[in-house]
Amino acid sequence: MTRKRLLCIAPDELNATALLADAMHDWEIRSVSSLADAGRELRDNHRYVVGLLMHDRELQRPGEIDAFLRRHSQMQWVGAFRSRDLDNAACRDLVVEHLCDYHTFPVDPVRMAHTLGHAHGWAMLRRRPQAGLAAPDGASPLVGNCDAIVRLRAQIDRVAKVAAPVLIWGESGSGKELTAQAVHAQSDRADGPFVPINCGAISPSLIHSELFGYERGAFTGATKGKAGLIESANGGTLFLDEIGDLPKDMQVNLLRFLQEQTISRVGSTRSIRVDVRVVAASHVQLQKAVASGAFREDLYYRLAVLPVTVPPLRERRDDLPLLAEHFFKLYGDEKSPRLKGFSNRAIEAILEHDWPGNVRELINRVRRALVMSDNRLIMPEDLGLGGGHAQAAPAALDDARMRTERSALRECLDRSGQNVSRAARDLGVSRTTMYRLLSKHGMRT
Ligand SMILES: Nc1ncnc2c1ncn2[C@@H]1O[C@H](COP(=O)(O)OP(=O)(O)OP(=O)(O)O)[C@@H](O)[C@H]1O
Repeated sequence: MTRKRLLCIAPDELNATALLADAMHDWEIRSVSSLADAGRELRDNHRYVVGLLMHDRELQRPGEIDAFLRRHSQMQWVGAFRSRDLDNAACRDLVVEHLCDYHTFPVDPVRMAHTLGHAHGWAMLRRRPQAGLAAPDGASPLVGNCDAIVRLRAQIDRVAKVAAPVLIWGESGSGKELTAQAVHAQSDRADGPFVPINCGAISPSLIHSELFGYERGAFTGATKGKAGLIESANGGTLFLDEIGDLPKDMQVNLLRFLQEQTISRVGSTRSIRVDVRVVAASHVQLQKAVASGAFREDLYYRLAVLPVTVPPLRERRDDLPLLAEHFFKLYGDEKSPRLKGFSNRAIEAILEHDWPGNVRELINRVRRALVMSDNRLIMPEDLGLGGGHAQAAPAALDDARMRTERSALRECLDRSGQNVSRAARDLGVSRTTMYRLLSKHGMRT
């Protein structure tokens, strides 16, 4: 059986290895006396999952320990302190933020062995891949393994190989732009530019010159000519998001461009040949816009040569835990090092929620939980999914929570004379969490 490994950071005179050896036969203990040595040991040896920090206040400054533990937050850390060290707020912050447990001197080796064994069990549980959480396909930016995503990836593979226009349909936040990027990245234009345009975000008076460019003197203020977005996508892919919002007169121009592959800048009659592949996207069913006369039928058929549908997140429920973990890691810099993952209740709440805002909503909720959570595991409330109300009106609940949080922060800071430590104590959060909350709300003291 492989022995468990413990990295112990303790002053030499404590002789930590001798202290613990009798009670920890099944462990290999490596003791170092400085954070620098510990850092080197962890860099050279990735098999440690548990660390023991025997704090000597004279030895290191809390700020350095904080930075060190932050860098190694994937491990489980246990501490041993003198009781009087814990009178110090900075030391208490270290315990709350980084440690899964602590003892006070004199250390009882048997109890410490038990604590470290428990920490090791936790660490191994976290390392074990969760059922159904296979790694995402490395070639695709789309995380997910459910049937709907596998089908979408297969569609992307097929359409990427040809040059015809693609029309992507999907609800808001479901991953249409990511799908367009994947089509571009897998096409033979991957080395060319990918130019995204949100047709609904450009004012109708500017859209013509933005798309097609203009010549010097074309209008007041045009002191020099400028290439438009279509020209700047030459050799690559033009992604026309929210194509349904394109004004009617621009639809004619776009159709002409798709037919002739040439453009004329505003203020010029000269035709410029442009080699661009068009990928368009819409969150509304364009056929309905065609039926109502808001969208040209001929343009629709030009764009929809290769239709691709991105399924809403509620139809990819099996991927929810994987996606949540993915964003937890992706935005991990924003979290407290103490935060290790999702509680079972949080995963249940994620699976039950309907995700009207799709993947973008999931990202927002996970990021918010990274900042909000004061526990070792994210709870449903941290995600704003605490109960039925959250499902009925997520945005309203979010707003209310933000407002309440802000006013509680303001009130406590005022009451404490802008003293962050005191305000944190009043609110029952650590100072680190307090600073995170202040930064989240853009508040300074
Ligand atoms: N399967 C996925 N794996 C990883 N990230 C994803 C996935 N789907 C979407 N995302 C991420 O979710 C966010 C929203 O995706 P995207 O912008 O592609 O959606 P959209 O459908 O184009 O949204 P909108 O309709 O609002 O323009 C982005 O940050 C994107 O990277």
